[in-house]
Amino acid sequence: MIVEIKDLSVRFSTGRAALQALDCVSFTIEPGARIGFVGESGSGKSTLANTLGRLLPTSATIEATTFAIDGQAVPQLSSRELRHLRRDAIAYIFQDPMAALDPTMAIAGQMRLILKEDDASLSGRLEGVGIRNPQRVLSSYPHQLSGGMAQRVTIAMALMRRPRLLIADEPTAALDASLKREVMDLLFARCAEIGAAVLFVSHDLPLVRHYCDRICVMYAGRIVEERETAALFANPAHPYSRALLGAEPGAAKFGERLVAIPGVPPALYEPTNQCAFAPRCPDVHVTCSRHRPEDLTVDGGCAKCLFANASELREQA
Ligand SMILES: Nc1ncnc2c1ncn2[C@@H]1O[C@H](COP(=O)(O)OP(=O)(O)OP(=O)(O)O)[C@@H](O)[C@H]1O
Repeated sequence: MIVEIKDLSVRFSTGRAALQALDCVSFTIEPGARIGFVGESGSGKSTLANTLGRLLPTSATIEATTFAIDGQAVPQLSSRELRHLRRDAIAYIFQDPMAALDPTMAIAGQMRLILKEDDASLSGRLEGVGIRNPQRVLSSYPHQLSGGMAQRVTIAMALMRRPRLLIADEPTAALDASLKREVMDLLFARCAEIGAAVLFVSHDLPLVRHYCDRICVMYAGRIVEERETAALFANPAHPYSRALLGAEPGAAKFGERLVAIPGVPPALYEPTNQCAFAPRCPDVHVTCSRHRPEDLTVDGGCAKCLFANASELREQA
């Protein structure tokens, strides 16, 4: 197992009160697996991605029953062990490649900070991510590269040490639509070659559907549904997943209005003993405000809805 997470909670202390960004999140990632995390803004996707590498600010408190990456208990790692984990086992790609690159250093110098290699080897790595003029790119500074080119460079750099897990947080959000597919194809193909698992965070449901084997739908800091991709799209079990799939721009037909999910997600300051989606749920039942739903098994995964399994149950309740 590359990632083993059980009951992971993250709270940020803010001026007002503690904000519960993650609330008892559990999941695992097998070697080479491709898992997508989707959900509205503020649902906790980036917090989760950053927690895995302990990249959170000091205002964050992490609690977990199990939090292991590559067999190592992450909360217990010393700074030195954590550096090794970040250097050897996991790698990140973020939305803005320019922010990930050092503006004061040419690309070759930045790549050599990761692995000391000669120009020919570095050129080969850039060619491996579809860069046709690697020599020019090696001698360039980040501001001299286009966004697409810079993201290819960060992919090449992220994979240099053959990580076992790549965490890609909205890696193509800053790119033109025409480049998105190309960069995503490349990212997943290169990860498959080296056997790296991918944790892919995105707002783009068609992209997640295309590339991931499993999908976790997040709402208010919880994974409300985790399913095999085909099962989720064929028959979403949680009303929030259904709403999200319905609100997806790609799902709308020409001339149809987009479906927005009515209401807003809850503020995450108060612990709640009800289903957090209840105030917005089109299928809400009185029981939903009395119970905090836990996972129910559904075809190809699980969902946190009291009525995930059987609509008849809801009618009887
Ligand atoms: N450093 C921080 N201090 C306080 N609150 C934070 C901090 N980082 C994130 N949060 C809060 O935690 C919650 C989850 O945020 P997060 O960025 O993880 O969501 P997200 O699903 O990744 O959203 P988006 O899709 O917009 O990136 C939000 O309420 C956010 O305001």
